[in-house]
Formats: sequence, C-alpha cells, structure tokens
Amino acid sequence: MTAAFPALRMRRGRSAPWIRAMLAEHRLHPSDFILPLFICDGQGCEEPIAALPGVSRWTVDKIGARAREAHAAGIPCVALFPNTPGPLRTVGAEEALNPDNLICRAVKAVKDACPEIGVLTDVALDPYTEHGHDGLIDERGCVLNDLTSAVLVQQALVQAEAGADIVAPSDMMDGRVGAIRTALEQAGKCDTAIMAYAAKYASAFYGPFRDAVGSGGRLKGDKRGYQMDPANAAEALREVALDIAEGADMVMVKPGMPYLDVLAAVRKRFEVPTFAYQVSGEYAMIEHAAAAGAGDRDALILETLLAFKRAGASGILTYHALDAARLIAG
Ligand SMILES: NCC(=O)CCC(=O)O
Ligand SMILES: [Mg+2]
Repeated sequence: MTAAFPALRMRRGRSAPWIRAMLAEHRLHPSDFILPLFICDGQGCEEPIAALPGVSRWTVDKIGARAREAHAAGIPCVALFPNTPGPLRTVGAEEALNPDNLICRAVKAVKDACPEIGVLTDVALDPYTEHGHDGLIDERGCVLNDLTSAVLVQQALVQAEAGADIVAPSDMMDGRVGAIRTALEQAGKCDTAIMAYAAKYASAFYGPFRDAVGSGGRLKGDKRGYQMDPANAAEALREVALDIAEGADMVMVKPGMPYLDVLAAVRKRFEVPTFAYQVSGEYAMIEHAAAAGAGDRDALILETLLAFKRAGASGILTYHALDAARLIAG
C-alpha cells in the first residue's frame, strides 16, 4: 500500500528539472544506437535517398569516414546494407557469396578506418536476387526454406571472413540461426556474434528501405510467406525461443514503434539482449511529420527512441542514430 492524496502528490516528482532528472527511470545514451549505412557502387559518391530524406548511400571509399563520425558520436556499431548493381542481381543470388562484393569491401573499409567500431552485416538475399525476395524461389515464387538457409550459411561465412563482428540474418527462414552458428564454429569464427531478426513482421513500413537497397521495384508479390503476420504476438515468443535455442546471441523485433508490445513481451520472457529496429518507414514518418509542422523533429526523435528503452530494448537500430547521439550529448 502507498500513501494517498494529499499525502501523496505525484506532481512533486515533476516539479523541477533536477528532480525529473533524478527520478527518470530510463535514459538514452549514444551507446544504445546502431547506425545503418547504405553502400553503393562506384567511386567518390554520395547518393541521397529520396525516400529517406537526410540519408544517403555512400561508395566504399567514403564509408570509413561515416564510421569514424559514428564512433566520434559514441555509437558502438554500424549496420551495412548494399545496393547491388542491377546486372549482379540474379535468380540464384550468387553475388551474395562473392568475397569481393560491395558489403565485404565495405566491412574492410570500415575496419581499416575505424577498428574500434563494431560492424553488423545483414544476412539475406534480397539485395542480390533479381526478384527482390530474401531467398531462392520455386516456379510459383515461393521462397524455399532449406535451400535458402544453405546459401545464407555461406553468405554469413563470407561476411565473417571479411571481418563482420555480428552477422544478422534478416530472412526469417526456419533453422538458419542454428545452421549459421554451427558453420561459424566449424570455421573457427567462434567470436562472430549472431543478432537474429527473430520477430520480423511483414510490414508496410519497409518501403523506403527497399528503395535504398534497390529491391523495391523488383519485388513480385509480398513476403508474408516468411515474415510474420502483424496480427500475431504469441508467435513472436515462439520465434524468439527458437532462435535463442539455436545460438542467437541477441534477438531483434522489427519494425519498432508499432511492435512495442512484442518487444516488451520478449524482453520480459527471455531476458536476453533484445534490439528494436526503428525501420525506414518510421524514420520517414517522423521526417515528414516534422517537415509538415506536426511536431518538433528533435523531440519526436528522442521520445520515440526513449520509448524503446522503456519497453526493454538493449539497443535500437535507427537511421536517426547520429542525430540522436548528438542531441543527447547536447
Ligand atoms: N534487413 C533490414 C531491413 O529490412 C530494414 C527495413 C527498413 O528499415 O525499413
Ligand atoms: Mg524463425
């Protein structure tokens, strides 16, 4: 039992900045963020991404400077996503296994320029397939689980060999975390961590990302045969349990804001490092809302990111990482 009004006045704890700071239950810190970076082919280029105002693709020679900038802002890790040149996209996604592909060159460039920062790579075939699906498909366009998983294992090994610290399977194939973990162990890559996109929903919030990696216009059909139904929450707990059992070091819930209930449930149930991905459509929503005068941009950024911490996130992948880190630093 606690006291009641008037002995208890909740507003006492909100009456001045010092007491609000003292009583804050959650805080944002630059080390909460993972900054996604997009890589494009070529030399000496920054390509602004129209669907993600303020975000660009960078050529490999320019990516090291972006990593140094993130590190200087206190961000511990970057996540790399390639925009594979069209001619290299095939039905079999062979370019995903090329040890000299864009992503592998970018990993090395980041590690050369800024060895102190962590590098996370995306394990999935959508930037490499001509049809934009995350895996190999049959004649009906259905993504084949086990054949895809075998390719993802090779893709993860190629990325780990290039120097990735964390491989992050984002494809939602069943069993791929265990297969990747076993292969990493056999290859002597026992320190390469796995962040599993464990509960990834078939969401309408991924549109700008697909433009950023150039898979949007290619995608035939949708991804509901492998990504989760937004109607489901209990299923997310089963997905997470499986990925932990298979050897995931960290799990992720994606998208972010519309799935805070799932994030909170996962964190409460499993108590493993749990990340949220505030995805491209969420970023765009904030940018467009602020540009339209519907809210203060900085406040919208910090409030949404703090909500992930409140829900139990260990960290957040966000395109606002640099802005947020600088805002927090003041
Ligand atoms: N595998 C990474 C993503 O799919 C990101 C989606 C987004 O930011 O919309
Ligand atoms: Mg799964």
